[in-house]
Amino acid sequence: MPIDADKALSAEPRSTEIAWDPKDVQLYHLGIGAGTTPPEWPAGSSAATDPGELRYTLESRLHTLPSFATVAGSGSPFTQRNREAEGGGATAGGLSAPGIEVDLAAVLHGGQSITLHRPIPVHGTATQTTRIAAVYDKGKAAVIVLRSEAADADGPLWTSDTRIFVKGEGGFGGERGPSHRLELPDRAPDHTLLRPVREDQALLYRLSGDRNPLHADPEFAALAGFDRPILHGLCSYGITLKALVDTLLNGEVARVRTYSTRFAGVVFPGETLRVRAWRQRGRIQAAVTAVEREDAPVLADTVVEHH
Ligand SMILES: CCCCCCC[C@@H](O)CC(=O)SCCNC(=O)CCNC(=O)[C@H](O)C(C)(C)COP(=O)(O)OP(=O)(O)OC[C@H]1O[C@@H](n2cnc3c(N)ncnc32)[C@H](O)[C@@H]1OP(=O)(O)O
Repeated sequence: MPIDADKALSAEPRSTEIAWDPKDVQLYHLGIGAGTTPPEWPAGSSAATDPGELRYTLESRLHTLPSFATVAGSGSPFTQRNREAEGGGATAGGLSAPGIEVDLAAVLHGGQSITLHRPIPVHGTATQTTRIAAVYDKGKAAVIVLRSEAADADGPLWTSDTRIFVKGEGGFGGERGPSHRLELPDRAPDHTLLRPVREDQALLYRLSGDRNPLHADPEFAALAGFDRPILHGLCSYGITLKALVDTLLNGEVARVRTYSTRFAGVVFPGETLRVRAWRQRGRIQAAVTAVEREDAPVLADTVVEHH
């Protein structure tokens, strides 16, 4: 069904009550590789017992990596139809919202940004309000921008923008939207970090909420045009933020003000991410590539602004 941008943009925002506890935070951290010893650490050191790393895994010392905001709630205006449960097979899932009815196999995560208004507590309840903020017509594809705002009794917690790239759904006559690309600094990176992605990373990550079969079911992945399931974009997003916070911000999660990226290429579980990072005044710019595929782009236009 063609996208009706006017209808989508004028739809009422949807509010949901969300809640999380330390177990959700720990599971999310494990889903993005916490507890795994990074290759650049000195021989003999172990992430399973390192005091800094235990802040991601042990409830008595727990802090929350800000990218947890992307899994803390499910306040999307989309209803994810699960036709598998209705006996329709993995072929027929979709995303529906007023003015939007798209096939799940055509959906890729295009980009993500979050703004933290204050640190995310390890235990919380909040109201998350989500609306469709923009719908762009890229000719061969549509880009849908979801804006979510979460607040608790003490005020705003975070604002996030999710950009969804829908293959084959362009041509509905909408605005083309922005096409900004961020150049990399013209100098060697200040840090280069390798982050191996476990073979079962997507299977673990999906337990934090995104059960899209694209990341787990080989038959569905084939329908979407992939040889095998691909990693969640938000898993690469979390792995990268953790690497940057641990290495450049002394593990201090509360220093992150904003974090944004564009998903420039897929990752297959079992591959290694190469994270290159440049320190700038009050910000870090990064680029992420897949080592085993000649450094094919994974994350582009990636910036962390920090205190
Ligand atoms: C309910 C909540 C729903 C949440 C949805 C998410 C659910 C998740 O489970 C799904 C996932 O995690 S999928 C995995 C993560 N994402 C990916 O792996 C995508 C990787 N990127 C690609 O494959 C290509 O860059 C690709 C395919 C994205 C684009 O490549 P091309 O087709 O070659 O595009 P190109 O010709 O370069 O550009 C065409 C126009 O599109 C714009 N554009 C490109 N990449 C974009 C991106 N990532 N996000 C937004 N816009 C993008 C370009 O700017 C261009 O437009 P213009 O000509 O106006 O500049």
